[in-house]
This record gives sequence, structure tokens and C-alpha cells, in this order.
Amino acid sequence: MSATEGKVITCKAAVAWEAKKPLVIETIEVAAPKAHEVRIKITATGVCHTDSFTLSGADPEGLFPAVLGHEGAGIVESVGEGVTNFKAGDHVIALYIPQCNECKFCKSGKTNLCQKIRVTQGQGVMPEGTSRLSCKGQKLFHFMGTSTFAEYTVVADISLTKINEKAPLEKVCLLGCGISTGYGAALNTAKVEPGSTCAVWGLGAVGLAVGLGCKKAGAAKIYGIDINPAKFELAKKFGFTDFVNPKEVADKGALQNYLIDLTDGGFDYTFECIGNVNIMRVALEATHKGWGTSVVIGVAGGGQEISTRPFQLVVGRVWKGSAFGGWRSVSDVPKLVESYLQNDLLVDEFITHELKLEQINEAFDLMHEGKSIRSIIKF
Ligand SMILES: NC(=O)C1=CN([C@@H]2O[C@H](COP(=O)(O)OP(=O)(O)OC[C@H]3O[C@@H](n4cnc5c(N)ncnc54)[C@H](O)[C@@H]3O)[C@@H](O)[C@H]2O)C=CC1
Ligand SMILES: N[C@@H](CCC(=O)N[C@@H](CSC=O)C(=O)NCC(=O)O)C(=O)O
Ligand SMILES: [Zn+2]
Ligand SMILES: [Zn+2]
Repeated sequence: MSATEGKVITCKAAVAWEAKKPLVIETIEVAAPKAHEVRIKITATGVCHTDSFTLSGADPEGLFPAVLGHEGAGIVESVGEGVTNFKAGDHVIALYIPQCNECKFCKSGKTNLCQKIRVTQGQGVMPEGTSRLSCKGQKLFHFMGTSTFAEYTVVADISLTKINEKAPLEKVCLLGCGISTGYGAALNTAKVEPGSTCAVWGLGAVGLAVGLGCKKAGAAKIYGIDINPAKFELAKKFGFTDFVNPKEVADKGALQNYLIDLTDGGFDYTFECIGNVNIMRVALEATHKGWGTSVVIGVAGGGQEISTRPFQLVVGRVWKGSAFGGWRSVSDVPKLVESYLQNDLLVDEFITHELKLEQINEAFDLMHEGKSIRSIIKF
């Protein structure tokens, strides 16, 4: 039994008091876990573009004040009543898509989108309806069921997976979102085939991981498309074979037409990893007539809509979306950790910066300046 079990823990967290404002390092209170909840000591968290998206105010589900962060790993500090699958000391990764194995979605075998606690997760509270986080007497909202920008957090016991203790938590925390998302979008959602041609818009962690997935699937060509050419050299490590900077071909007409000419009819698979609805259209229309598949991964702001001529679909192009790469979180994330430990999945190569919690706003700046792939906050 830990010394803190059953007690409120006072610790540091980066609090998002309001949209569009830098995070503030505060002392917060983290209440003990209730039934079917687990309190974790977070040891490391990545900073994903989705954290920035929500902080920007564009997320219709964005609530403030909140503790953001959803790419975290750590060690179980204590468990609430009825928790049977975790104990203090377990090494874990927090999961923003849970896996209950009981809901209609889990039982369908057709999706990884467990809906057991999705409503309360979107309301920024635990499944029982209240928050475990507070600061200066004020309630803080949870974020994506994880809130990993804090030294301690509380998650539902279905929003957590136990991993091999040999795995370095400050690396494999990235399997809680970006890497798993891109890798799985290629393997599980698109189901890229050997010999195919692929194109990825947006060479952040998500896009680079799509490249890894396409390479694993045996793609013949993997195009990286980004307006920041500084990403191209690094992307070669992730399997990318060719690069296009849209700014450099802007005088050659619509990008999709340019790419269709360049590739003898278009790509077999394309992936949008930016969150830009105009690029989602370009990515769809750059796929090959008759069979091309385009996967939307990027998250676009509230009110944004995608459009294309329906004829694009009539003639066989397929538009799909992917959340967390289609992985069934509790079962699959430990397997991804094993792949990493067996040198079958790159993880370290995504990490460009290691920062302290006090430096978390620098992680957002580095992302916006295009200077980072992933910054890791080490606690
Ligand atoms: N569906 C899902 O499960 C998930 C979705 N996401 C979303 O995926 C997207 C990517 O996330 P990160 O890799 O963390 O972002 P990031 O900010 O690290 O990378 C985005 C990249 O897009 C490039 N870019 C921006 N505008 C562009 C344009 N017009 N044309 C070409 N390239 C352009 C940037 O230069 C940058 O390299 C975000 O929208 C994020 O919210 C992230 C994780 C999971
Ligand atoms: N809250 C947003 C949608 C945000 C979103 O699309 N989230 C992705 C994960 S992004 C991770 O970095 C996702 O998997 N969504 C599935 C879900 O159930 O939320 C909005 O309301 O538009
Ligand atoms: Zn993310
Ligand atoms: Zn479920």
C-alpha cells in the first residue's frame, strides 16, 4: 500500500485556464480514485497537435479550465474499488479511446471506438460524473479521459493498459497517440498492400508514422507532402521515398492534377495528417480513379466541413477516417510496445526535444514553428 493511497495528492500540473492562453504551472489537488478508477503517477507525456487544437479554442468539446495531455505513460499509484486488472507499481499507458469489451461498439468487432464512457469523457468528467482534479478550490475538467499534463492523474480502468516494464516510459508514452495513430491508419484502416503507391500530407509525428506503416505493408512508393521542406530529410528514415512541397509546384495548377500526372493516374492510398479540410479534398482527388482510398486522420475545427464532387466517389474513390489508427487500445498498445522492444517499430526517432513540465509552452511553440516532431515532457 502506497503512503498516498486513499488521500488527496497535491502536485504540479500545467493548467489550461482558457483558450488561446499559455498553460500555467499550478499546484493542483488530485483526489483518490473512486470505483473502477486508477490514479497514475505520470512519468512522461508527449505533446500532440490535438492538445494545441483544443487549446486554440477550435475544439467543439474543448472545456476550460482543464488539464490537457493524452500521450502519457506512468506508474499506477493506487486503484479504486472494483479494479482487478491493475495494482500499484504497474507500468501503464493512458488511453483516450478505452476498450471495455462490453459495449455494442466493442462487441461488434468492426471498430475500435469503445463508447462505454464517451459521453462523460467529452464532458470533461469521470464516468461517475465528477472531476478528480481541482486547483485553488476550482474544479478542473479532465481532457480526453487522460489529462496527462500533470504529475498525477486519474483515469477509468478501461482507459489504461499495462505494458512491459522493460519499456522506457519516456519513449513509449508516444504509443498513447501519434505513432500508433499513423502506423495503424496505414495497416488497419487503409490496409495498404505490397507494391502500392502512397502519399502522406503533413509530416508531423502522425504523418511520419503513416510512412512507417506504409513501409511495413510493403508500399513501393511513399510520397511525403509538406509545406515545410525541413521535414523531408528526417522523413527518409521513416520510409518516405519521394517529396513534394506544394509551395514549389503552385504554378503547375491544382495540386491533385499535378500529382495525378506525376504518378500515372494517382495514388493507391493517401492520408491527410494536418486537419485542413481543403487538403482532405486534395488528398481524396489525388487517389487513383477506380480504387484509390484516402484516409482522413487530421482533426479539423468546429464548423469545418469537407466537400468534393460526388462523382469522385461514383468513380471508385473511397473516403475513410481513422481514430487511433483503428487499434483496440487495451489489447493492441502492449503489442506495439513489444514491437518497439524487438526493434520492429521506430519510436525514439520521433523524439526531437525533452523538456520539463515548466517548459511545456515551449513544446507548443516548437510545434507551431515546425521545429519539433515530438517534444516529451519528463516529470
Ligand atoms: N485521428 C486521430 O486519431 C488523430 C489525429 N491527430 C491529428 O493529426 C494531425 C497531425 O498531428 P501531428 O502530427 O501531431 O501534427 P504536427 O503539427 O506535428 O504536424 C503537422 C504537419 O503538417 C504540415 N502542414 C501544415 N499545413 C500543411 C499544408 N497545407 N500542406 C502540407 N503540409 C502541411 C506541417 O508543416 C507539419 O509538418 C492533427 O490534426 C492532429 O490533431 C493526431 C493524433 C490522432
Ligand atoms: N473533440 C473533437 C474531435 C477530436 C478528435 O477527433 N479526436 C480524435 C483523436 S485526436 C488525438 O490526438 C479521436 O480519436 N476521436 C474519436 C473520439 O471519439 O473523440 C470534436 O468534437 O470535433
Ligand atoms: Zn494525439
Ligand atoms: Zn466498449
